[in-house]
Amino acid sequence: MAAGGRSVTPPALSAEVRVARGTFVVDVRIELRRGEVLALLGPNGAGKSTLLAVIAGLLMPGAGRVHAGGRELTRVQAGRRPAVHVPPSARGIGLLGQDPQLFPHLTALQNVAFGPRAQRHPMRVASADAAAWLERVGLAGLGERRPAELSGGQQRRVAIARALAARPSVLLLDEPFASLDVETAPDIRELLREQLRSSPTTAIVVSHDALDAVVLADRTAVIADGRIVDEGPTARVFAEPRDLFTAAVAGVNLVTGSADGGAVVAAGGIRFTGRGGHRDEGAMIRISGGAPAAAVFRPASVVVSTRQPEGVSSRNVWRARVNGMEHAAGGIRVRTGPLPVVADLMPASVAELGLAEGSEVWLSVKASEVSLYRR
Ligand SMILES: Nc1ncnc2c1ncn2[C@@H]1O[C@H](COP(=O)(O)OP(=O)(O)OP(=O)(O)O)[C@@H](O)[C@H]1O
Repeated sequence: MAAGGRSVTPPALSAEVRVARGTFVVDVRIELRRGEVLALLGPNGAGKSTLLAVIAGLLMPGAGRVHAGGRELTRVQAGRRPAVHVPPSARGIGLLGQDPQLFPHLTALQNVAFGPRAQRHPMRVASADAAAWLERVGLAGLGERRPAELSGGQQRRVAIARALAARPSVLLLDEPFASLDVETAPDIRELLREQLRSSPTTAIVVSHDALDAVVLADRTAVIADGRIVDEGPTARVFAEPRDLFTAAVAGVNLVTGSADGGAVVAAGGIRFTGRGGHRDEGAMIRISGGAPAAAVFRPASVVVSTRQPEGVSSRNVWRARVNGMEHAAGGIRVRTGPLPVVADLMPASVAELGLAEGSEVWLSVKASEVSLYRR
């Protein structure tokens, strides 16, 4: 009972996990409400799959506990034998791993019908259900093929259909769109969104892609080096990224520093003025005394010049060096340092400025295009 006498709904899924893999340690705690979708983003090797493996019961943590649907599934104290360990097949948790892991001897239809059959639906009903799922994932007519007769992307779609057809109360999806081509991925992403929205399924979607989080998830957690470094409503996480990885996947520049008189002072004494963040548009951050703060702005807002810009008091201006260039949507992304900032330019501008790796440049960004916030 909560204070005030109202009962508190327990989370549909909670996990508190500490697990070492060699010298790497994952130490995280997560909670999801019933029907909630959490995006778990993070760079390669951050510990995302490890966390899913513990929740699914495939990996025993060194210490921790996992609860789902009111049941205790894992409980182990450091240095002790596990007190509780429900085997993966009895957890009611669906895991769609990076490898589709279809049953090789079963047809696509039989693979998808496996979940409904295991739930004792009659063969006829399970097959009709499986055929409908295969149609939804764009594989109508391929139900009789075995996995070896399907492409990697088609196998992935069968695996998605199989995961959804089993209607698990908790679904763990490890990079579900990774091996799908760019034409198929949006359709399958949309299908997954509809299914997750219209069902009480609680889900974790592991991804490197901001689009997956934005389309699918109410909440986003960012994991780096085995720890959750940011967590919150998906819109907030991308509007106010707290670490460089999140900023990069959100497609924005993040400059961290300390607050000073309504501005953010970054390394090298570079001063950023801007708007006070999305919650109080227009207001400067009224923090001083060196509190940690950050400035966020889009790569397309950064103006690159070879001479010092003049008459730009409303702009933040600093000197930089071009560290590299790469393709970006509709143009060229110029990476600069020592303050890590990227600028998106049209190819003609890059040519006109004569930019190359090592070029010394001036960067500027209008204060009205910079958001400042506390960290
Ligand atoms: N079986 C293993 N034995 C030892 N170390 C492992 C094992 N599996 C994973 N690791 C290490 O644990 C760390 C976390 O791996 P994990 O697969 O959880 O990361 P991830 O965030 O899912 O990465 P990716 O995005 O590349 O899939 C990595 O440093 C990895 O090298």
